[in-house]
Amino acid sequence: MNDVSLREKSIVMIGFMGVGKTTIGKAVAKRLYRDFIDIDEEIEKKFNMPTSDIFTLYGEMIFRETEKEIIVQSCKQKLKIISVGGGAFLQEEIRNACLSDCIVFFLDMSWDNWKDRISLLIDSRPVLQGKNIKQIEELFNERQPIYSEHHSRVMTDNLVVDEVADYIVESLKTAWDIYEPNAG
Ligand SMILES: Nc1ncnc2c1ncn2[C@@H]1O[C@H](COP(=O)(O)OP(=O)(O)O)[C@@H](O)[C@H]1O
Ligand SMILES: O=C(O)C1=C[C@@H](OP(=O)(O)O)[C@@H](O)[C@H](O)C1
Ligand SMILES: [Mg+2]
Repeated sequence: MNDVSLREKSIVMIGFMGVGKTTIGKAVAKRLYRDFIDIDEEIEKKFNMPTSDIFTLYGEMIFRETEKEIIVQSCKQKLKIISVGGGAFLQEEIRNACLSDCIVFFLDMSWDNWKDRISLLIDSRPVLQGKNIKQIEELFNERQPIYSEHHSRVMTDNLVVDEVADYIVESLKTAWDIYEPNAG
């Protein structure tokens, strides 16, 4: 992928579940006229069932293996906007593929803001099910170090989806103009 220009590199959204990777990824794709790939949606298409059922019927290990295969393949494509699941960066192979082939945006959020979103997520995120709020907070804190490997970070607290997407597009355009001034 070393021959791919910065402007052509795919953009990857990372961050804890529910921060808005899918929603904001779609909004960024629309603004940049690029195709959007949601890795969870690709996994669900492959198994033809929702993520919760994949966890129940096949187990988390099979989900993680499939997640890795699809992400490594997707990262090889140019000009995509890719949203990965919140647990994807637990795997070193995924981190390496995303960081070497693509531009990685970390969508950050404070626990105080995130905890108000939990009711929107609980039914569709098997990793949250059966945990009390204290255990979810622990998971939130435990996961933060895996997101520290990124190229750019956006603090999304109190921002609506359009504001986050606009910020990401502006910062990309600035970086493209600085590093490839004559390309576009
Ligand atoms: N900036 C935001 N402000 C308010 N709600 C948001 C924001 N971003 C996402 N949401 C909502 O939070 C929920 C989770 O968003 P989603 O894009 O699925 O997150 P992720 O892909 O990171 O798990 C959705 O109901 C979405 O509408
Ligand atoms: O954090 C995780 O372990 C997971 C996050 C989910 O994606 P989102 O981050 O898009 O919710 C999905 O991949 C699966 O439920 C596991
Ligand atoms: Mg998502």
